[in-house]
This record gives sequence, C-alpha cells and structure tokens, in this order.
Amino acid sequence: MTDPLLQLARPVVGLVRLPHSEGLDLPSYESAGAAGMDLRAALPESQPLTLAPGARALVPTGLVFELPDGYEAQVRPRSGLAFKHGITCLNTPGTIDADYRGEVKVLLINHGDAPFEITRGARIAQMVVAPALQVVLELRDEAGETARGAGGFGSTGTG
Ligand SMILES: O=c1ccn([C@H]2C[C@H](O)[C@@H](COP(=O)(O)OP(=O)(O)OP(=O)(O)O)O2)c(=O)[nH]1
Ligand SMILES: [Mg+2]
Repeated sequence: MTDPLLQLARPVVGLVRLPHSEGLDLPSYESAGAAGMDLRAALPESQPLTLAPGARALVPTGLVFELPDGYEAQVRPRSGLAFKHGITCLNTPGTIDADYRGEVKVLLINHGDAPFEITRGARIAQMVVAPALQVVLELRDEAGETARGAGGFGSTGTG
C-alpha cells in the first residue's frame, strides 16, 4: 500500500533526453514497489555491442538527470543479467552526483564465460535515487569508546 505521505514526498528529478535515446522508453519503476528504474542501452540500432568474457564497456543511456540537492543516484546491476549471463556493473553501485550534468553511462563487465550482445533498448542496469547527506568533518584526537571498539571483519563470528 502506498503511504500518502510518501506519495507527497516524492522528489522531482529532471530528465533531459539526448538525441541518441530518442524513441527509447524512459526509465520507469517496473512494479509498484520497485526501488530502481531500469536503464536502457542507447546504442545505435545497427551497432549492438558484444562484450567478450572479461571485457568491459561504458554503455550510453542517452539521458541526463538533474537530481535535487541532497540526493544521489546509484547505478546498480540487474540480478537477472548477473545470474544468467554474468553481466554486472564493474563499479557497483555507480554514483551519480547531484551536480552531474553529463550523460549517465553504465559500466558493464562480462564475468560470464560466453560473449554477451547488448542491443539498443536493452535494460542493462537500474537506477536508485537516494538521499545523500554531505557532512561536516570534525577532526578529533581520538574516537569515543564503544562496546565494539575496533572489532570488525568477522569479529562477531560466523554462526
Ligand atoms: O556508473 C557511473 C558512475 C558515474 N557516472 C558519472 C556521474 C558521476 O557524477 C560522475 C563521476 O563519477 P565518480 O565520482 O564515480 O567518478 P570519478 O572517477 O571520481 O570521476 P570524477 O573525478 O569526475 O568525480 O560520472 C556515470 O555516468 N555512471
Ligand atoms: Mg568522483
């Protein structure tokens, strides 16, 4: 169920379509509660991209986003592509800064064992918009005590 307050609080994200994404579906939430909007490859129809095993490529989306201050967008892999074909984002999650006004691109890598063809319009990744605070760093002589202290990297065990 949609919380009416959340509905009201939906931030507006500007979107500019570059000529090479003309005709492609714009990103949209594929289900009522989806966290991400799928991004499509804005490759030329006549020039699909074949990613050989181990190869990586920066795939254009043909889209420029204008995020409100205090937000970021994360470019994340799609689990289906990862599970079925070993296709994922190399820099996951990719970070789109609120002040970035260039084209969003998706850095894909083929971790599978077969070449993978990306065609125009293929949904290659998903974009999640999230709040991102800029903080003020305060240099201190030492950090305050906690029960955990410096324990990490498995310090609480596995079972
Ligand atoms: O998957 C990604 C990651 C980044 N970007 C764009 C938007 C982001 O705002 C900009 C810079 O990204 P990042 O800070 O990750 O890269 P950098 O290597 O630190 O470059 P820069 O020095 O430009 O910040 O590149 C993308 O289009 N796709
Ligand atoms: Mg950077």
